[in-house]
Amino acid sequence: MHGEESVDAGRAVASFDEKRAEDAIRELLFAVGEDPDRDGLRDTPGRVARAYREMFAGLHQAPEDVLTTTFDLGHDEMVLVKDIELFSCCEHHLVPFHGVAHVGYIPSVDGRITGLSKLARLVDVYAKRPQVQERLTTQVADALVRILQPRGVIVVVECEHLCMSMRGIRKPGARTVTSAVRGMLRSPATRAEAMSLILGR
Ligand SMILES: Nc1nc2c(ncn2[C@@H]2O[C@H](COP(=O)(O)OP(=O)(O)OP(=O)(O)O)[C@@H](O)[C@H]2O)c(=O)[nH]1
Ligand SMILES: [Zn+2]
Repeated sequence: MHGEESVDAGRAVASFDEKRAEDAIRELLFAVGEDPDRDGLRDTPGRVARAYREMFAGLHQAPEDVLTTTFDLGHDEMVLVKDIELFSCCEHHLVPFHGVAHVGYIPSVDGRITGLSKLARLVDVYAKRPQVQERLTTQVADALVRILQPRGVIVVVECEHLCMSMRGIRKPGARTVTSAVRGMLRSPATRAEAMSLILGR
């Protein structure tokens, strides 16, 4: 268990409450010493609420919603989509982290594959939630294992966390790399092949 169930179970608990989000942003503006009723800020709570609806849309989606299209192509070699740009939101500070994900898998014995764009959609399902990078990486890998039953999966995520760049320790440019490897891709030779494809930009 890698924590996915709890987050996925949580997604069904509540839908996005735009009015509540708007009230909270208005309250936050008061708390930081602003006047939410001044001209420039009047529409801000509504705008921010709508932005949050978009940024956290993944809370209300399941991987099964996006990994719908599968084909039996009989392809049994590695499929890798690399440099999938992602924007997520650090659950500790609610500021963005952004970077890329590389997602690869070796199809199931019967060659069941999915559309390439679905791998990028899957990354977004998990990125568009309050997250930590390790959990995002693990969830993408485990969803692929569960739904496509591939013989192997590799997910590598490289991100810059704005909570480390714009505040706190203030180290812009530091990149965090996380990986999750399942099945056949754990074997050194297959893993090395995947890593050389990922690193060969
Ligand atoms: N492992 C992990 N840590 C993260 C991630 N995003 C943010 N963090 C870290 O979460 C930690 C939270 O630490 P705290 O000491 O509770 O918070 P803080 O006082 O704001 O910490 P500083 O950022 O060091 O100022 C920080 O070290 C962040 O760098 C992530 O995706 N994975
Ligand atoms: Zn943070």
